[in-house]
Amino acid sequence: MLRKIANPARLLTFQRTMASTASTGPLVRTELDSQTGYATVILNRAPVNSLSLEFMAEIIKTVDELERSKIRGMILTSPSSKVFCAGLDVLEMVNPSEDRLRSVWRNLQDTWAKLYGTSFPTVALINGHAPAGGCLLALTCEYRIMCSNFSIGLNETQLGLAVPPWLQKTMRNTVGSREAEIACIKGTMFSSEEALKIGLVDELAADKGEAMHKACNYLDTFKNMSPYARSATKLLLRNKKIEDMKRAREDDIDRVVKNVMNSDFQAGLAAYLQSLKDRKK
Ligand SMILES: CCCCCCCC/C=C\C=C\CC(=O)SCCNC(=O)CCNC(=O)[C@H](O)C(C)(C)COP(=O)(O)OP(=O)(O)OC[C@H]1O[C@@H](n2cnc3c(N)ncnc32)[C@H](O)[C@@H]1OP(=O)(O)O
Repeated sequence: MLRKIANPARLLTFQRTMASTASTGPLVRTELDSQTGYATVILNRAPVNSLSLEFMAEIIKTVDELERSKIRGMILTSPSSKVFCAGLDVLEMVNPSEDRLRSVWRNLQDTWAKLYGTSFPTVALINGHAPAGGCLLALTCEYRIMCSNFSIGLNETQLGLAVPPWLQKTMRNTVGSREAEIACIKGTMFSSEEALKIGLVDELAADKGEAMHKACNYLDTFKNMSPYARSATKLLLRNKKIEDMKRAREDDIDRVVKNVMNSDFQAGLAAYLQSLKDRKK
């Protein structure tokens, strides 16, 4: 459940409707507490918040809007009780047109860059599983609080995909070189407790209420600090990685196109999709 806000009149909800969504309501909901200046960004693409082209465009637009609104902090979460984000929408990879695949990948790069380079502090409230692109979203945030009994990790290699350099670097920056190297190569999915142990997440919480409380505590640590000094320091730490990604982005997209258009990859993907369905039987 989302944190209760003392005065509902303070709750401003930005809502946008998007075409081609299976979710009810907008793909991304933002609730702004005008007392604290903290925005809760709720990823809302049922059933598992998989990242389609349009969903990522909406996340990017939301962050742009929050930058303009001069918020004091952002908490990124999901309304689901089981899934934070299931990663890229695997259907985007099934025999895609090359143009769409390029756009999907470009939007994933931009989603990462936009969230990674926010001027305001960010917390991922990981209240469910976070494989692959779900882990990527969490890694863009400054601080991660994860509810118990879920899994998180960059499992791309398990799916036949290479982890791109900019994402490897983000993982390295978070858990250190050795852990990142092994985790990326093996495609390890970590339990919440294991993730805490290697520093992939910063704190655990028993439930979403406790996680929200901890997220606000993290954001409160900046309450009396100059937003300018804070964000300038963050961007000095992070901008080079964003610029590096942008410089190499066309090569990155070419590599993904080659990877995904390959017939062996497509055969593996078909088997993977079947295995997702079989798990339910
Ligand atoms: C564009 C090209 C890129 C490639 C370049 C490589 C670069 C690498 C960098 C980043 C790459 C990211 C790649 C990815 O993110 S790939 C996606 C990886 N994600 C997964 O493998 C997650 C698969 N899903 C699950 O493990 C589970 O669904 C889980 C998230 C644990 C939730 O389990 P549960 O609550 O039991 O829900 P269901 O499994 O029943 O799922 C409900 C329905 O949702 C469908 N589903 C699940 N995941 C996805 C997904 N990622 N995309 C699309 N659809 C998904 C699932 O099939 C169910 O559908 P249905 O009800 O119709 O059967």
